[in-house]
Formats: sequence, structure tokens, C-alpha cells
Amino acid sequence: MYRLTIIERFAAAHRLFNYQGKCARLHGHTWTVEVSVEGKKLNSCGMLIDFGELKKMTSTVIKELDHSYLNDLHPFNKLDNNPTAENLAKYIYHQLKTLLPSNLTLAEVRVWESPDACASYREDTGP
Ligand SMILES: Nc1nc2c(c(=O)[nH]1)N=C([C@H](O)[C@H](O)COP(=O)(O)OP(=O)(O)OP(=O)(O)O)CN2
Ligand SMILES: [Zn+2]
Repeated sequence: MYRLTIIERFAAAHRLFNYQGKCARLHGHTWTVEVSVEGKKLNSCGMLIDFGELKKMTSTVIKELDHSYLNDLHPFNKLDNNPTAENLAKYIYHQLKTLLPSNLTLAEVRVWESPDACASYREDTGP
């Protein structure tokens, strides 16, 4: 099994509702999005997928978020779906999954809010 990981970034503003602390106020981050895919079979070039292609697909998803006010965008415009790193990772995961070729499994999406804090999302494949 092979696993590839690429990184893309986007910048946006947000605030957290139902949160006691400074993050309840409007502020921004440059989020780092780490995408990992897995698969068994390499192409004739010895690649699972070209890093560039995977970056392009990720960029297609995150360009909708880039330079936005996340709280205005679906699905973060609901008070019970704050644009946290957790909810962003889940959202990016499900959007990206629809774009991936069938020979690849989306293993995990990890969203770093700062260099020392991240949340990841993957599908539960257990029993
Ligand atoms: N589990 C989560 N916790 C927090 C999230 C999150 O998405 N998931 N988000 C925030 C805020 O967005 C906040 O902006 C982050 O603030 P903080 O952790 O204080 O980080 P800073 O970059 O401001 O760094 P410090 O220098 O440590 O203050 C909060 N929690
Ligand atoms: Zn924040």
C-alpha cells in the first residue's frame, strides 16, 4: 500500500460562536491543509497519482474558502457548525472525495490552524 501526502494553504477569517475566549471575535488564519491518499497500484510512471494533480484537486476545493469570511459560507453559516479545524477537515474531506479517481482512497485530511495545532478527519472504516 502506498500513501501520498500533499499540502495546500488558504487564508480566511472566522469567529467561533458558543465559545468563551478571544476566538469568539473576528480574526483570521492561514490554514494549512494536509491531504493523504492511499492506493495499491502505481501507474506506468511509478506514481500513485502525480502530486501536482492531487494538489490541483485540493486547490479546487479550498479556493472556495480562500480569502472568505468562513461563517458566511455553507455549511459554516449554521450556528451549530462553527468553522473549527475539525469541521473544516470534515468538509474538505467530503468535497475532495468526490473528485478523486476510483483507484485512490482518501486516507485523511488534516487542517493546521497554526504551526502547533491541527485537527484531522478520516472515515471510520471499523466494524
Ligand atoms: N479543537 C479546537 N480548538 C480551537 C480551535 C479549533 O478549530 N479546534 N480554534 C480556535 C480558534 O480558532 C483560535 O483562533 C485559535 O487560538 P489559539 O489556540 O489561542 O491560538 P493562537 O494562534 O492565537 O495562539 P496562542 O499564541 O497560543 O494564543 C481555538 N481552539
Ligand atoms: Zn481562529
